[in-house]
Amino acid sequence: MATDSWALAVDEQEAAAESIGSLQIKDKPEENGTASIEAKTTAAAAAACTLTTSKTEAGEEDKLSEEEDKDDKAAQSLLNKLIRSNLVNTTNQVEVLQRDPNSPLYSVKSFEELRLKPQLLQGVYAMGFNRPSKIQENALPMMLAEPPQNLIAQSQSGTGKTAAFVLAMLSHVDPNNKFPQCLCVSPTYELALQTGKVIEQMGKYYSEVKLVYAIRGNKLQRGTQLQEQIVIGTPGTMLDWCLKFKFIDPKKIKVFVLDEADVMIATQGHQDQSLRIQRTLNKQCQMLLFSATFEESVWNFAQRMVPEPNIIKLKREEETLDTIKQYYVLCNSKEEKFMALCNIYGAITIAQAMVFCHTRKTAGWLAGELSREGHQVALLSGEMQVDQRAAVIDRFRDGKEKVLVTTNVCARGIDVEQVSVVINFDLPVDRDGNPDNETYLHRIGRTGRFGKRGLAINMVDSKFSMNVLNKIQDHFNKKIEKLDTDDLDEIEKIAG
Ligand SMILES: Nc1ncnc2c1ncn2[C@@H]1O[C@H](COP(=O)(O)OP(=O)(O)OP(=O)(O)O)[C@@H](O)[C@H]1O
Repeated sequence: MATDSWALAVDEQEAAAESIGSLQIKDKPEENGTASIEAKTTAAAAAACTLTTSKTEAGEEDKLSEEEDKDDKAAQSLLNKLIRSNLVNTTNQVEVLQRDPNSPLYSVKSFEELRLKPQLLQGVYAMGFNRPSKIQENALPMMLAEPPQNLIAQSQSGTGKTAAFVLAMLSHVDPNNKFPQCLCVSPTYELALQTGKVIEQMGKYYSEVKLVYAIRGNKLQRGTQLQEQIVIGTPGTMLDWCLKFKFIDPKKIKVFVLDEADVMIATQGHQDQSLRIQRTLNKQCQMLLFSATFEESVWNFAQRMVPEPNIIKLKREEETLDTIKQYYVLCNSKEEKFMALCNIYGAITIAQAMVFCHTRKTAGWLAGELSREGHQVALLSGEMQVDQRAAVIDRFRDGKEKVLVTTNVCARGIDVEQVSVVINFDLPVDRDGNPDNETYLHRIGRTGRFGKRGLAINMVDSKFSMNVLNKIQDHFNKKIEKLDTDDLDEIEKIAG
């Protein structure tokens, strides 16, 4: 087995600033961190500070592809079942403000109708996708139109935004041109890797297209002229690669994607860096901006980033998914909250759960208590280095731990399908103690991914936190029901 590796010397400052997500790079040997989309894979050799990618031998590849075929079929049949049993949410209402509402491009009902390249269609179906989600159905025709159209798009967590813009990028690149043509900026190191993985999966049958990660730790030699068509990374490194090192010629970029705009502006410096990258691009470059939430500050940023946009926006009451049932539990102390959590675990079968705490101290305490109760617990918090965090998320994704206890650092972006319950052990508040609605939405959005059902349970332990809960409820105009965790029958009912 041939193995190349490159060390990720990410400093702690970056670790604190750049949170979240998954680290599962599946690709072939890398030169300077370059990943080829076609290749089969091995992942991050997690616990150590090294990201290792390796190529499998031919025999192993056959075995892998047989296994993948089996997985693909299983995924497709599961999805069909879900659609038949109406568990897949196909009824999200989106408010579409198009510049050309009469455009025939608008009504697309299947991936075929999007006229995707055959290689991409193959990739989409291999991922087990049968039909486009609402955001994909609405956004893709605009993104694939000629001449290119700009887009600002909002859709609920876990509804397929990433897949939408990945398809747009893969559709626009010309594989014969060996230079960067698409830039995708993600707010965090882990999210960049997670999106990169989607590009690799979707582009599996489009092997001429290559991808490179502009993330800290991926050091290129001065004078390098990148040959990869897609560059994905975090704003600081991307800006350096465009302006300081000139690895990328910004004038040749055809598509610029800014993902998770709300998370982006929450990190100091990222807003400015993104704008600086945007200014280096040609006027004709297509600008695409995605976010799950659009507070005023996000809108202002979006409008500065994206000129003459098409806009897909949700109404406020549509921001929370109906498939995620929301409850609150009254307690008097953190010990009581812990007992309530144990009661919930005693009453319902939980595939995997994420528990959010306000401080590292509470998270550490809770993880210890849960382990003592015999739960397989992982702890994730901001002081860990990015590679350690990625390793923890990887293990959780693989089901090695069933409960992930975390602080806000992990609230956004992580895509783990099996998470069926999210617990707000502490409700999200900002520095001034005001309800943090955006974080609430991102947290509960870790369950109920792509039409699955999910439970969000909020622990309320004071008048103050009751007030926070009421304000969150009013903000989204969605009732959060009371749950008595001493009544096992009642808990069982909510899971039914
Ligand atoms: N058309 C589709 N059919 C089936 N599954 C899909 C489809 N599109 C996306 N998915 C799956 O749904 C899950 C959520 O998708 P994705 O991560 O793209 O959502 P998102 O809107 O970007 O979420 P977030 O706002 O949390 O980042 C992923 O596991 C993805 O593979």
